[in-house]
Amino acid sequence: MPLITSKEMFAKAYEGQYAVGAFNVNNMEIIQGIVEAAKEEQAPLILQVSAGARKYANHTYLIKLVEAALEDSGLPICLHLDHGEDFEICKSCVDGGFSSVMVDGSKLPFEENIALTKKVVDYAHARGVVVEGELGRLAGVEDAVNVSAKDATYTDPDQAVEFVERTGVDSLAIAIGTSHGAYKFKGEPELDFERLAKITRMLPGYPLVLHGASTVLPEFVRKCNDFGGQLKGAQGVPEAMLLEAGKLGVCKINIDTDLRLAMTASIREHLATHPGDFDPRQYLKPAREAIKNMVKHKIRNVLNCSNRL
Ligand SMILES: O=C(CO)COP(=O)(O)O
Ligand SMILES: O=C[C@H](O)COP(=O)(O)O
Ligand SMILES: [Zn+2]
Ligand SMILES: [Zn+2]
Repeated sequence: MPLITSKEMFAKAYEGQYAVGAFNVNNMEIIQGIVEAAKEEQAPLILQVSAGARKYANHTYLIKLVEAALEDSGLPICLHLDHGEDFEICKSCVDGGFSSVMVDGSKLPFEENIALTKKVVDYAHARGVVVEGELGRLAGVEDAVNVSAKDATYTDPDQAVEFVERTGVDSLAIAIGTSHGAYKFKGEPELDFERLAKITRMLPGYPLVLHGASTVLPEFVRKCNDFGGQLKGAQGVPEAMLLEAGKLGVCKINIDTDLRLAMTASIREHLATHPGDFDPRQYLKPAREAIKNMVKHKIRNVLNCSNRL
């Protein structure tokens, strides 16, 4: 089974009012856990790689691991670059075998974001690769840079229409109050659904993307803290809100933090309860299982995309 783009996945998701999960991958155990879950659930799947993941694991290793996952699982998979910040990284992923790239010009002025996104779209489309753009700015941690709430800006619906028309971008990440990382809200969680509904009305049939969409399930934060962690005040996007977004034109939901929490909680618990263990397989095996269980939970309760292949 070769890599696929997200084009058909999104068309079906839009129609069926559900979302496809885009999970960040950094190593073999994470890829295996995610892919096993998607296979058991017969769910559409996007694996995404950040610049940090490429730096950590090396582009070639990640590509080869995803190729192994395709061969072993027989699942159709879309391999996506997450937050490509310039033309060069997008080009390198298009040339290097990805089927989808994100060009993140969200911190640039509007016209510069359009110019950069259009340049990537022209290059990628000529080679059969699809492109996600971003308009509006999320708060939280992005590529180790902290974007303060003050610097975050929600997506303007009129600009979104102009951006899509002028760039020809295949999907658009929008800012409606989500943020990257484990500390998304100080008080009550709140997303701007009115804004989302307006963008969807103005761009009918067009796939939107929600970044910073981990739920930060209290049970995993608690487990981290019970076994020596110090995660104070961690809070994510409630599951009901994500299900609602899936019905309003959001076709791709990005999840990284929840995988990190699941894996770390499992490893912390294992090492604390098995102080004699020192073979990495002893704690990475349950950690991989924890990733798998988290992804199955997402597919069933957040994305609503079981049996949608
Ligand atoms: O948006 C993300 C990756 O692009 C991940 O978001 P979380 O930090 O909420 O998992
Ligand atoms: O957008 C952020 C993703 O969670 C990726 O994080 P990273 O840049 O630390 O790999
Ligand atoms: Zn961004
Ligand atoms: Zn993101």
